[in-house]
Amino acid sequence: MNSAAAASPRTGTTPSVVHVENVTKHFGEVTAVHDVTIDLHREEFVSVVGRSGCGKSTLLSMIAGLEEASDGVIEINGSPITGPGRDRGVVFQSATLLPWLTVRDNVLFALRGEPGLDRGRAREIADEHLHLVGLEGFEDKFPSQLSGGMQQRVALARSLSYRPKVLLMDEPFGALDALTRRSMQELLTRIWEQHKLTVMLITHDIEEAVFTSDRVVIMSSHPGTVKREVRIDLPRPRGKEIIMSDHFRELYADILSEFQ
Ligand SMILES: Nc1ncnc2c1ncn2[C@@H]1O[C@H](COP(=O)(O)OP(=O)(O)OP(=O)(O)O)[C@@H](O)[C@H]1O
Repeated sequence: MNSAAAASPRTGTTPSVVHVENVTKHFGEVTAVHDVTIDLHREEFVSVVGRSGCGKSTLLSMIAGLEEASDGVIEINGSPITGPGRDRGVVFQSATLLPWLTVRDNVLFALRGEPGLDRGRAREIADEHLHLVGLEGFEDKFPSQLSGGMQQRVALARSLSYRPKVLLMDEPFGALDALTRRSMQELLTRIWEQHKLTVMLITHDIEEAVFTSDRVVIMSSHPGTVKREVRIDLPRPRGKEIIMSDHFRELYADILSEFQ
């Protein structure tokens, strides 16, 4: 069956964009991911939490097409994932910017080779996305002139600039201080609310997962597998005050209890 065409069994509303079914990944003797089944539905924000080493990054890398599954099915819009593609944007913990290029040129570098895109239009798109992430006025700076949070904003703009269907993020704010991290979470949810992307966010931070997500997938270790999924039925748009609400704290405690 073409999973992209099927209505979600979980939500009954939006179809799956990414379908992961019974996926296992071995690295030699190590089973990093065991028999994982997950769907990312259209315009859904899903976080994956779990202890270090439970296979979160491996799962994301397989969806990104950077690692091949040992067993199982991974599809995007019903087609098997065979490698990286522009239908998926990936943001890692480190911004991985090219230090010899300006902020704008880092985004333009990602847009090179886009069919039918001339230099002028590419520059407009780069600047639109830099403004979207709050970097208006920083287009001509070099990465070394930016803070860590600003570098992650460039990485986000770069990934969004070619309009991927799915944004895959692996601990994107993990190296940032608490306040910068909070403002990046707010920025990300605002962009998601406006642009209705499909997002998978890997995080160690349960509060970040509850704040940003529609659904939190909890993985357990040895071997890495899905333990439970928790639907986050908090209203949107979400401002920072929601963190103090009783329901937020209940959801947080519920997820935390899976780690005790
Ligand atoms: N390229 C690799 N070669 C060998 N083993 C690997 C490789 N990548 C991951 N592993 C192993 O697979 C398991 C899962 O690793 P993975 O990085 O996916 O976990 P994780 O949940 O993302 O961890 P963390 O939260 O610390 O980033 C670990 O035991 C890890 O050592």
